[in-house]
Amino acid sequence: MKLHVDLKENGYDILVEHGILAHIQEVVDLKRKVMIITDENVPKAYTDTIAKQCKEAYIEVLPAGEASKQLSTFQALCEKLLNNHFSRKDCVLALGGGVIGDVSGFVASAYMRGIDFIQVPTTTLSQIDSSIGGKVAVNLNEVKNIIGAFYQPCKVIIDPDTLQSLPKRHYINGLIEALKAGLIYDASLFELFESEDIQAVYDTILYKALCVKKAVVEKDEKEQNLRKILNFGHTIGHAIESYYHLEEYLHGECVAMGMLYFIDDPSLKQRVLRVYERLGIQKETSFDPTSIYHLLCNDKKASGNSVTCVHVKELGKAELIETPLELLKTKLGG
Ligand SMILES: O=C(O)C(=O)C[C@@H](O)[C@H](O)[C@H](O)COP(=O)(O)O
Repeated sequence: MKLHVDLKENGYDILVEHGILAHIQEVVDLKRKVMIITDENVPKAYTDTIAKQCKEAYIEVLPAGEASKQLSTFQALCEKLLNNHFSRKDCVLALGGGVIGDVSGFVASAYMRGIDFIQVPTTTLSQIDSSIGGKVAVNLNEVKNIIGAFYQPCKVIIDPDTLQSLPKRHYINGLIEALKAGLIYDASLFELFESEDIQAVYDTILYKALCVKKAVVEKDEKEQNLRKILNFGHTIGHAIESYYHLEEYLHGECVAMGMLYFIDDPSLKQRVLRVYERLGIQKETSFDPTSIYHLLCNDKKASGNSVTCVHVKELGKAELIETPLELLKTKLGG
């Protein structure tokens, strides 16, 4: 399957094919220096499969987890590119999940003011969501994605077979972003989670989620307005992640908790809770509302005393509502 993200000169293809890693050189130019950035949880066999198809591969294996998404990692990777004499004609290839894609993309965006960046996502989260749309970033002082750029990949290559090595918790974690896409934009995508054997219809879930992301990003690449809807659940979700020092809960799990605050129709909320039960997702945690409130003031959709919140009043439709921060405090029970 091939989709094209139409962003004029920044446009690119998303290729989805089982087993594509084995012949990736046929669809992307690897006849140059390629820095493959991956993490210790990604099977070495995937890295080797790609490396042997590159003319000159340099492999960087980062520790798994959010701790790698920081400025010191960014600097170390840029130094590796420089010390190995990477030029503007060479490229960075991200092989892994959201953390790997985000930090690698940020490196690619900055090194020599931008070199080619190839996304090869190997988790549900990165296949469904983070590898598309060009948001690249690192965290700062446990605040998520606060230093970054919009920098589109030149190609996204998705091999769903790579999910075979993904632990169940991480598999479910990424599906939350597809559930989010259904809630804000595509009722039929949400309904798959209610009625189908989710693992059996993964390829359909992936396709529909990619179509949502493509449609939204094409209309608003730099998040001036519409793209904010993709942030549904993230305002409080990111704050919960930070509250737990980016360690206790995974990103999707926090987004799942964050979405519940902004589903305005009680019967839809019940349907969402039933899906959470099916997926085995935790729907609440304990936190100090005042601390969460202070953390959510860092949201990139905040300005002055208010923040743009994404609400779902009806399945498949999102609404942006400017909300005074004080009101959110009350919502949190603080
Ligand atoms: O692509 C987008 O736009 C999104 O908001 C998608 C989110 O699911 C994703 O987690 C994103 O990285 C969050 O971005 P941020 O701007 O809130 O840091």
